[in-house]
Amino acid sequence: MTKLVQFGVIARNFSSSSAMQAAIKNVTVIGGGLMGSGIAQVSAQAGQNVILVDLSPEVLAKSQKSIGANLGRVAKKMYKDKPQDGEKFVSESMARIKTSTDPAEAAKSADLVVEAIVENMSVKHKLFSQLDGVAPNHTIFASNTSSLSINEICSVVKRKDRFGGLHFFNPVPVMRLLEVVRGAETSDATYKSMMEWGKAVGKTCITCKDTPGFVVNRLLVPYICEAIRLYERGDASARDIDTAMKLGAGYPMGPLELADYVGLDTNKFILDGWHKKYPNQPLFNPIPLLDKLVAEGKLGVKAGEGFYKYDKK
Ligand SMILES: CCCCCCCCCCCCCC(=O)CC(=O)SCCNC(=O)CCNC(=O)[C@H](O)C(C)(C)COP(=O)(O)OP(=O)(O)OC[C@H]1O[C@@H](n2cnc3c(N)ncnc32)[C@H](O)[C@@H]1OP(=O)(O)O
Ligand SMILES: NC(=O)C1=CN([C@@H]2O[C@H](COP(=O)(O)OP(=O)(O)OC[C@H]3O[C@@H](n4cnc5c(N)ncnc54)[C@H](O)[C@@H]3O)[C@@H](O)[C@H]2O)C=CC1
Repeated sequence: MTKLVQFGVIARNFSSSSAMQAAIKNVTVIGGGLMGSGIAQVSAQAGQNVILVDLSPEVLAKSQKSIGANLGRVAKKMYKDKPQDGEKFVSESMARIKTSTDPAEAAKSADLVVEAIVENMSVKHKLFSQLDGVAPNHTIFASNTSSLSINEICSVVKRKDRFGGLHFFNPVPVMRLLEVVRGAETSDATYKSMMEWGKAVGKTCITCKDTPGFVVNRLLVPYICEAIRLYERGDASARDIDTAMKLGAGYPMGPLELADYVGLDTNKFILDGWHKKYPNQPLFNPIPLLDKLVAEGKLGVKAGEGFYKYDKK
């Protein structure tokens, strides 16, 4: 069942693409990590011209490798009986992705910039104020932030009407949802373009106001926090907590597996930010065990260890 659904999602990512008809054809994705590489992949699969940007050439090399492998997984299912067509699909999609270590240069040819860099307001501000000065007038800016306010992120740019949130889910090629977030000044035209683009890259779009965590993370963060606290208190083992939520609630991953998958550093950025903003909300109080794991560099799957141990890729 799961497999069929996932195959369907991937097929839709490609076949419904119609990116050729969409107004947005040139996308610059800034941040080549977990999320940026997935956003670049689904955009290229849908026929968009993509520039993937990261400050680190090593990250870009790693991203290209993982995008190639993930496109291969997609092609294997889509072109099960036509391996040559599958190879063509992979090579044509890969050819649409250029890489760069210069965000300003890469923004100059963009219809849409999707930012997926570290979850830190001042770093995002620095990036967007730089880009606002160089990107063409028509370029729409979007942030993939998990937890920060879109209004606050866009406070540094002049084009507030051409700014919004495009919140993807991890792993991007598989997860079907895109949260499209309207800031206080997002224009109707920008909102419409973002919705159309989301559909063109194969996602089901929902709309949310600029509220903390939008829909999914407003529900997911307290859930994961409570799971960590349960484990920290010694009420149940990590494995049993995860098994309970998979078998008892039907979730594909348990909460601690999911926290490792998302990255414990990202989790901590979110929790610390919300605690600072809402100091009287006990759900967002710091979790000593999370702070300890992050301080030890145990950031989850990407670091080889978090709540669990993993083979390093
Ligand atoms: C810790 C502190 C707490 C404080 C605060 C906590 C905050 C936390 C909130 C979140 C923070 C930020 C996150 C965010 O903003 C929003 C999110 O993204 S939340 C995460 C949402 N994602 C999920 O919930 C994932 C749930 N898991 C799954 O759906 C599956 O487990 C998964 C698809 C990941 C893997 O499936 P599984 O069957 O286990 O493994 P397989 O490897 O066999 O994959 C299945 C299937 O899918 C294909 N596939 C997998 N990955 C990719 C890929 N990247 N590209 C292409 N294809 C992929 C794979 O090939 C398999 O296909 P088959 O045909 O079945 O072989
Ligand atoms: N990890 C997850 O499951 C999800 C994360 N997000 C959000 O997406 C964003 C990115 O998260 P991840 O991909 O997980 O992080 P990541 O740590 O995997 O990747 C971030 C990348 O941005 C690069 N970077 C940092 N500053 C930069 C700059 N100024 N210019 C260019 N590149 C820069 C870093 O080198 C790094 O490779 C965050 O805002 C996060 O909250 C959203 C949905 C899910």
